[in-house]
Formats: sequence, structure tokens, C-alpha cells
Amino acid sequence: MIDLRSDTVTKPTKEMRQAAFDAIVGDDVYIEDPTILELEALAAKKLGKDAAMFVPSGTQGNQIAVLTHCVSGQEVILEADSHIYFYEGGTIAAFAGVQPRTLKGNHGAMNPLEVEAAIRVDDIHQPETGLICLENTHNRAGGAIVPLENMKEIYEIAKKHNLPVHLDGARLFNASVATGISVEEYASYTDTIQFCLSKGLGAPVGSIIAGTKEFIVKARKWRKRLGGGLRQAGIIAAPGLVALNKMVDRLADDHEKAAILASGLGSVKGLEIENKVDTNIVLVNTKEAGIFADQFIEKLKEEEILAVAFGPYTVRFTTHYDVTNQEIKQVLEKISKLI
Ligand SMILES: Cc1ncc(COP(=O)(O)O)c(CN[C@H](C(=O)O)[C@H](C)O)c1O
Repeated sequence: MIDLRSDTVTKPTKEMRQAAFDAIVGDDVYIEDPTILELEALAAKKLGKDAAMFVPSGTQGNQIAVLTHCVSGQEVILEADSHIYFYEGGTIAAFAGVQPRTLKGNHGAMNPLEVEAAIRVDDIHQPETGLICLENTHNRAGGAIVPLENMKEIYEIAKKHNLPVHLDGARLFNASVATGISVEEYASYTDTIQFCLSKGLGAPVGSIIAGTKEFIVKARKWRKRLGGGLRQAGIIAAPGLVALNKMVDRLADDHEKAAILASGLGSVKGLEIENKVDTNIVLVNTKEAGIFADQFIEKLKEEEILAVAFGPYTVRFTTHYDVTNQEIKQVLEKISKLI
């Protein structure tokens, strides 16, 4: 089976499994797991933030950020196809009691002027704006890299209005490897950030959230309230250390595989590449071929290829560590005969 559903499907490397076996552990509720503390310190350093905390998932990291930044009744400005809005079960409303104010971005980048116009004025009838959320790379925009300049402009507007900015940087390392801009520079235009160890970086579990020491103290309390107080979790943090230390630069391989896949699929009659393919995601439109995305996915499955539907005629293919160049070639050979 060639699994191109997501970079979340990556399995831990041998080195990660060994690191888990060898991990020195302690009780993380007492902030005593040395492996988690090492991972958190490394992550904070790489991001240029004062503190960081290991969380079991990117969703929990994002939700803890909203819970920590906002109070119930506030409004959060975020992109209309962002993961926090589109894929996190309405949790910002359910748990944080905040309402989303969505803006349609261009390849995932919100227009800074529209963001400023969406910030609420001091009026008894209106909610206050509590947070602005960004996403880089942007998943539903096809792993699009949001330009640093765009992040900078939005951040400056946020500061002018004394508002915090949270970055859903689940795939921020993909952006950094593709542009050569450091994650620290990206993170300098956001107050808090979440990034995934469990996607392209290949760790089996987990994400990091980072920000000021004060933010992390409050965020840790929210993680505990959500039942996320971890015990000897150095066992799952150890693979995260391997991911952060050894799996970043190779993301370029995933981008190369995506470029080869996009070039091949783009030459199949009836298929059209929807996105610019900045990183490891390829969005394919099947309308010209007269086949719905779900039907196409079923046909792919019969050929032992897995992908996901992103819309009625849009199929997402995501490259990652566990898919080889040879397998990408096999996918192209099979699909060219399929349509
Ligand atoms: C931008 C972004 N932020 C956050 C998350 C959530 O991370 P997890 O909760 O899955 O660890 C994801 C996962 N994305 C997953 C995927 O792409 O297959 C699915 C859609 O949830 C994400 O793409």
C-alpha cells in the first residue's frame, strides 16, 4: 500500500524506537521528566521563545493556545480554511467559548488590511477580538507557504491593537526548509506557536507549543484541565528529540517527491494540479476527468494507493519520509493507466 493520505502516517524510525527504549523518564506532572524537559528546551531555543511545552497532538496544542489567550465571549480572527476552524471539531467554541471570525485567504495568507478591518471596536454591542491565528504552511491551501512579509504585517497590526498572535505551525519546518528562512524568524512574528513532531518530522506522537514563560505556565494548567497531564512520557518525547535533531533537513526530499508527483499528475489528461506545490502537498482536481474525488480515491485504493478528498473534485496527496521516489514513480505509472 502506498500511503499518501497524510504526513501523519509516518512510522517512527529505528533510531526513534531505540531512543524511546533508552529514554530517562520522570513524572511530567511534577515537571520532572528529563527527556521531555530536554525536548522542550531544544524546541524553545530553535524557535527563539522563552519556554515550550510538549503536547500529545497539534489539535490540543492549538486549543490550549486559544484557551490560554482568550476569555469566553471573545472573537478569534482566522483564515476560513484554517485547521483550527475547519478540522478541530468546533472546539474553540465548545471549550474556549469564543466565536471564529473567518477571512478568506489567498493561498492561505489573510489580507492584513482585512485583518485590521475585522478587529472589533470598543462597542457594548460587539465582542472583543481576543486573538489572531495564522497557519504556515497552510494545509488546505495545499501546503502553501505564507510569506514572511505577510506574517510581519499582520503581527504589526496585532501589536498596534495590543492583540496576541498564535501560529499553527504544524508544518512550519517544511516552510523553513523550502525558503531557507529560519523557524526562529517565522516565530518572531507570532506570540505563540504550535508545531508538529508527528508529521513530516516523523515522530510517532506529539507537538510543541511555545511562547513566554508566563504563557506556558498558564498553558500547562489548561493541558492538565484537558487531562493532558503526562507522566513518564519521555518515552514518546525521545522520538521527538530525534525528529527535531535529525529529520528537519530531509523535508526537502518530501518537497522533491511532491514536485515529481505534481509534474507527472499534471500531464495526465483530465487531471489538473490546483496548488503551487510549495512543499509536500499536491492537490489534484478531477473534474475534467469526469470523476468525483471520492470515486477517484476508490479507484486508487484498488491500485493500493491511498489519498484523501479535500473537496468534491479535489484529491490531496501528501508526501513524507515513508514514501520512496520509486513508489512515486509507481503511483504515476498506475494513475496514467487509470484515467
Ligand atoms: C495545519 C494543521 N494544524 C494542526 C493539525 C492537527 O494536528 P494533530 O492534532 O493531527 O496532531 C493538522 C493535522 N492535519 C491532518 C492532516 O493534514 O492529515 C488532519 C487534516 O487533521 C494540520 O494539518
